[in-house]
Amino acid sequence: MIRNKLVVLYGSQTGQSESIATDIHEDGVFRNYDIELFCLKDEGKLFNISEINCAVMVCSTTGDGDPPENARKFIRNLNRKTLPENHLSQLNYALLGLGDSNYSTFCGGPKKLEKSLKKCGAKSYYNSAFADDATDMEDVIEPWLDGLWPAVEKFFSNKKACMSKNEENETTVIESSAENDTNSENNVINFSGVTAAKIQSCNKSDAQSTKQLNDKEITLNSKDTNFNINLQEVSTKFLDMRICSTQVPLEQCLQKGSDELSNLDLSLPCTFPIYLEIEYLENQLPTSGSYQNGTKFPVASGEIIEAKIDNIRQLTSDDALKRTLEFTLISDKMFDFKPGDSFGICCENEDSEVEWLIKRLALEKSADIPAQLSISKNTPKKSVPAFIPLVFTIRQALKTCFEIRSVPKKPFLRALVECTSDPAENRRLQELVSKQGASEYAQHVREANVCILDILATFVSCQPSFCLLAQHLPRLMPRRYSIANSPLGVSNAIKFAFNVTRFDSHPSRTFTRNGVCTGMLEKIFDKKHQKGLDKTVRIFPTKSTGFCLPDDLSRPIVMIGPGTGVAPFVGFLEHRLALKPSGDFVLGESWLFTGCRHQDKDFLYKDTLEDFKSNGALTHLKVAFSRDVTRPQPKYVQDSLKLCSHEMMKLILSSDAVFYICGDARNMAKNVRQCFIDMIAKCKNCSDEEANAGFKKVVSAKRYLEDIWT
Ligand SMILES: Cc1cc2nc3c(=O)[nH]c(=O)nc-3n(C[C@H](O)[C@H](O)[C@H](O)COP(=O)(O)O)c2cc1C
Repeated sequence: MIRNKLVVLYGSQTGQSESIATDIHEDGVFRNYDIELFCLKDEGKLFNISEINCAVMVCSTTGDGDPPENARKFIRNLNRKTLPENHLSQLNYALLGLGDSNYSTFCGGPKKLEKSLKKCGAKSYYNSAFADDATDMEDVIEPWLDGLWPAVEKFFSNKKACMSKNEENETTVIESSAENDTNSENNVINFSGVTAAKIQSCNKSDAQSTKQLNDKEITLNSKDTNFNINLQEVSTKFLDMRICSTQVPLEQCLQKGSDELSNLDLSLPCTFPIYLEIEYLENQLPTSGSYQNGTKFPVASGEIIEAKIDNIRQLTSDDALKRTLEFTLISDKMFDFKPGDSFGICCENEDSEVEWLIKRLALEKSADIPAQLSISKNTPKKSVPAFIPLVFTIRQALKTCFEIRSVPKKPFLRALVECTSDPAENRRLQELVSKQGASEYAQHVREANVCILDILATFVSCQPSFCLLAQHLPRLMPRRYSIANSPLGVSNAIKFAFNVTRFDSHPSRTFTRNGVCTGMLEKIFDKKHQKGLDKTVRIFPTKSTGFCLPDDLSRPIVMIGPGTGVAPFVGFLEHRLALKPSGDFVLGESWLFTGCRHQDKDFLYKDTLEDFKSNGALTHLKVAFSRDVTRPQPKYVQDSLKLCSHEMMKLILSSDAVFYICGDARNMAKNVRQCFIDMIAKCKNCSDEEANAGFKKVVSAKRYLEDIWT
């Protein structure tokens, strides 16, 4: 039976699409749609695609232009030759694709999905959009989401009209919102002249939020010594400032917008009721043991284990621009791994930030009392977020469950409007979430990378409840690192190396910051002499991406990994060395191209790599120094590659060598890819297009493998 309901489907590798799909589902619930949410992998078990009439799909890309693992079977099934033609002609879909143009095949996953859907006769009722991690995803996602609900509304109203005329199959494609014509006065959105939906600046929770406002008073001391922030100062400092000049510091703009914007009537998105309620359980103990209630991460391929920190060392000199640390973790329960695999680290927010937030939310008295969340009566929402332990304390939840450093999305800011008592602050928050203030939100919130801490430090009369935060803050996600050793060394140990991430200060941000995970690890390093190494870290194995040594170790390998991109190759070489004496085979030749700024400051694993060269695990070691006056050339790995272009071309064109690239996606991986295409064009004396086609063949043969990050 074809069901007359809306179904949200996702295919997600690392959780982004899943989270967007979950938000869409939640939004749909509050808009009173009969709506369900499923992962594409559950087709045939929890839902049947041939029974769905109207779907919203969110799908990402992984590997080299591949669909996420949990979407592959679904797509394979759509492509079965035995399927009758047009067997999904009842299906109408809206598709949001996620990808990253730093990879050679942008949005390959959702594009393959769409091709398969179309082949089966499914029709699109709203233009597909493809968001790019390399630029700013929200630039695409936000307008697409803005146009989605009117499109869904129109689909269902058309369908109703068609059904009464007995024309069930008719569908209309609605252009995404760039082409929408909005009449802000009466909040009616027109699509191609058709009145599609009334979007009202609505607030479904007036009673609740007013209560919330009255319930709370700001009890913070104006001076917070932990952070040296004078909140009152922060609130008033920028009140009279104006923007719209690049010379004006950006901080003026988070709190105070342009004159033009301050005079406009604003169209605001809907706000939804707070559906979580908290109950304190004085006599109970918080659920102990499992991190985030044991809820599995999308990237995990096994359980979380607690590993002891066995050793930490700094790989860079003290005067290097970046600090690189290497950790060695051990555990009796260490998971199986191969060289080239990565693993996840469960993060914790910084104590001082959690403490600040508790004070700012006026929760000092309740932060350590065991508590339980439940769903308010009369809301359509069904469950509390699964990653919050059943019995928890607010301090524990803020430390381990929520991403308190994430950029607040507009629905979050919209909800904060309702608990901001100062009229000027309230108006400014409204501006930032309004349609008219979209560019100011982009500039002063998203691009400035502000988080809830900055918002609460700037808008001092904003007093949200913990439940509001719990509803809007995303789950604290793990960070992934490449393993830098072989299991054939010490099998219960893993090593990894990372740069401590430091964010440049920004006038919109009150809080200076390091990366959540690297900051957490650096703190452990800094305290290691005081406390010894009694610390543990929660880790888990992640799904393999195929970035591993060939089974046949006689195949030549070329490894390209500047900076911390060298880490998995240390594992590769350790593995080759361990296998060398026992094998009745000859190790294939191996090349390593790495690089750093200065040979005596940040040449990572210098001695280890030179040892690999002398003991035969590594045949050629090529190092580029980008800022070393004593070694001016080659500067970058691609310069080293060009110097070896003859050998590289022999390996890529007339051998079965495997090429591995690890490290920065934005510049390095792109440049290295281009360098190979240029070298092929030169060597074969062919056009760029032909060289590109030749290069793509190497990629499809899985002989050019990337493990890159932005
Ligand atoms: C290992 C890996 C490989 C990726 N490969 C591609 C790719 O080939 N093409 C692309 O457009 N994006 C690629 N991406 C980017 C992801 O699609 C993008 O980050 C997306 O937001 C992830 O969404 P998800 O968390 O739902 O999987 C890749 C990301 C990772 C981590």
